[in-house]
Formats: sequence, C-alpha cells, structure tokens
Amino acid sequence: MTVRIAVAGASGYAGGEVLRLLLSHPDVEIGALTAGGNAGSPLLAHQPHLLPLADRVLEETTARALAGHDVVFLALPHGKSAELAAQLGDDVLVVDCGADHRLVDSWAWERWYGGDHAGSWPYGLPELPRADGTRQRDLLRGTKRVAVPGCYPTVSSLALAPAVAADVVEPEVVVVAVSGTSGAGKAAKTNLLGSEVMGSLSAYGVGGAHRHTPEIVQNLSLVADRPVGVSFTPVLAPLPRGILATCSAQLRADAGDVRAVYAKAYADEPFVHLLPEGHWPTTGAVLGSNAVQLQVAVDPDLNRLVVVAAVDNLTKGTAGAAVQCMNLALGLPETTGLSTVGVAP
Ligand SMILES: NC(=O)C1=CN([C@@H]2O[C@H](COP(=O)(O)OP(=O)(O)OC[C@H]3O[C@@H](n4cnc5c(N)ncnc54)[C@H](OP(=O)(O)O)[C@@H]3O)[C@@H](O)[C@H]2O)C=CC1
Ligand SMILES: CC(=O)N[C@@H](CCC(=O)OP(=O)(O)O)C(=O)O
Repeated sequence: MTVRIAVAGASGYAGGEVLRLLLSHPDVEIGALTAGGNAGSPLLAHQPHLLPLADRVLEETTARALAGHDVVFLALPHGKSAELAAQLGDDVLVVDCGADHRLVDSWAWERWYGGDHAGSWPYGLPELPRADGTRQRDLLRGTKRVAVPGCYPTVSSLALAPAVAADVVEPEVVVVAVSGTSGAGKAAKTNLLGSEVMGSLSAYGVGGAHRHTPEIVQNLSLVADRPVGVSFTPVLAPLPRGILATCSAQLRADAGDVRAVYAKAYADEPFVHLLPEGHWPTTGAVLGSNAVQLQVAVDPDLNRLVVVAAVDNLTKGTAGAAVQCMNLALGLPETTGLSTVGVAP
C-alpha cells in the first residue's frame, strides 16, 4: 500500500519533523507541501536537512492544494486547522498537530484558547490507558481524524497514567517540565532569540496559567474516571529539543509496589520504556526517537511517588505521535517508520 500525503505547515518545526520521519516510511509518497507567508520559497530554505525534497517549492495553504491526498498533516498555528479541516473530505485522514481538536469541553477551549470550539477528535496518545481497561489506540484504528496531543501533555500524562489508573495515588498531581526552545515553534519570539535564553532557565505559565493544564487534566481524569487536579509548571531551557518532566503525587498508604504497576502498564508498549533501576531518563537519550523514557522512585519520608520522564518534543511530542497515529488509522503496523533509538551524545 502506498498512501499519498500532504503537509500543511511544511516550513515549520513540526511539519519538518513529520517530513523527516515520512522520508523513511515505506508506505508513503510525499505530495503537496504548503506554508503561510513562506509559500513560493524552496522547502530547502527552511528545512536544510530534508535533502531528498530539495526540488520542492512550498505552496500556499489552501484546501485545493491539499485535495487529492489520502492523508493530510496539519502543522499550523493554533486556531488555523479547524476551518481548513472542515474543507477536507470525510474520506481523507486528517492528522492535526495543533490544539484545535484536543479539548473535549467547549468551555475549556474558550477559556484557554478563546474563540469558537471546533469540537474534539480522537486524541492521538495511543498508549493512554482508559478507565474501561482499553487503550486510546482502540479509538484511533480506522479513524479519519486525529488530534495530536501537546508535547507537555504527552510526557506528563504517560508519566502519571499508570499510577492514576491503578488508583495508588491521590487525585492531585504536580508536574514540572523543562522544555527545549523548539517547543515554541519557529515564529520569531524575542525571548527565544539567543541572549535571553542561552545560559538561563526560566519558568513561564506559572500558577496553572499554561494552556496545557486542561489537556493534562482531561487525560488523567479520563484515565481515573473522576476529576484529577494538576499543578503544571513549564520551564524553558537552552537546548533545541527535548522535554524532561518531573511528576509527583501523594501515594496512598496501601500503594504497594508502584514500580511493578509501571512495569505492567507499559510491558507491551513499543515506545514507552521504564528504565532499569538506577538509570534515569535524559532528553539526550531520546533525541530524534519516538521513545518515552521513564523512571519511578518513592520518597519514603513523604510517601510520595516521583516519576521522571523524557521525550523529544518534536518526535513523540508531535510528529512521531502523528505518524504513529497515521499508522494506526491506516491499519499499518503502529511502529512503521519510527525508531526508539536516540542520538548520542
Ligand atoms: N514545536 C513543538 O514542539 C510542537 C508543536 N505542536 C503544534 O504543531 C503546530 C506547528 O507548530 P510548529 O511547527 O512548532 O510551529 P512553526 O512556527 O515552526 O511552524 C508553523 C507553520 O505554520 C505555517 N503558518 C503560519 N501561519 C500560517 C497561516 N496563517 N496559514 C498557513 N500556514 C501558516 C508556517 O508557515 P510560514 O513558514 O510560511 O510562516 C509554518 O510552516 C502548532 O499547532 C503547534 O502547537 C505540537 C506539539 C509540539
Ligand atoms: C517551549 C514552549 O514554548 N513550548 C510550547 C508548547 C509546545 C507544544 O507542544 O504544544 P502545542 O502543540 O500545544 O503548541 C508552549 O509552552 O507553548
């Protein structure tokens, strides 16, 4: 089977990573590549690493340019996907890397993003356990629409889901996650341009103010089948890629062997790995791979669970998840075109 794909937002970080992965995917032929203001310029001017596509010129992002493809990846700024997606046929698989279709509740969309809610699509975190004992991947098989998760919700939901699902922690969790700058996208922002970010770490969206808070709440509440409170603090770090999340929650008195809970939860998952005891996740180890590395510890003085998790924000945090979900939706082996091997050093 060969599927013809288009990428809207091909000049950006997420679109570029989708293309990097798809260039190694055996079942894909790359069709239209579109952009916003950079339409008309060569792809190579924006993605110098994508040499096999050196002859490609970016087109304007329109439904017409994206028509005639089996799969369309949308890697556009928030709020730009919904209108475009509505113009793409129901028979086309649309994989949206943006936030437009992630949140189920309209009030949450309006509070955190503003404007009209476009409705929710099947959420693209295949490994997420559901309260009924199934996994989220069951909702992705054969779907024609996928809402790819945000990068912070991916890593923190996977870090906490086993403990929440097994009901071994109190339903109030704390996440502090350090991210590389590519998470913010290419669009120039003065605080990302160099001097301010290099050699410095800075927290932002503090005090429950980041728009990923409701997404993490939504995921963990789905896992628990009851409301879960989330205190989330993101931190910007001077590195191009990667997120390291430190997540914690109060253990119940009778929690038992939490490590065994994690080992069982992810035993059959190809991309989520509980590291052997004594090893700790690092962003460097998952660079360019679709892997999530986890390690768990119990603070005996506080009886608190601490989970450390690492992902590459552009791979499992966006484009890798997008390709993984495409595989599921098309009935291909879930791991096709995706690696769990990072780049070191
Ligand atoms: N970066 C990350 O780690 C993650 C990103 N995402 C999501 O992926 C999406 C893309 O993010 P990212 O690649 O980082 O962002 P970038 O800023 O790097 O890229 C944005 C892309 O969208 C295009 N674009 C911008 N405005 C318009 C417009 N009005 N009409 C058509 N195209 C437009 C840009 O084209 P041009 O070059 O012409 O301006 C560019 O191709 C976002 O929704 C983001 O939330 C999700 C998870 C993680
Ligand atoms: C470092 C940084 O700025 N990160 C981004 C999150 C990127 C991401 O995954 O999320 P979306 O797809 O929801 O944009 C932020 O905090 O807004």
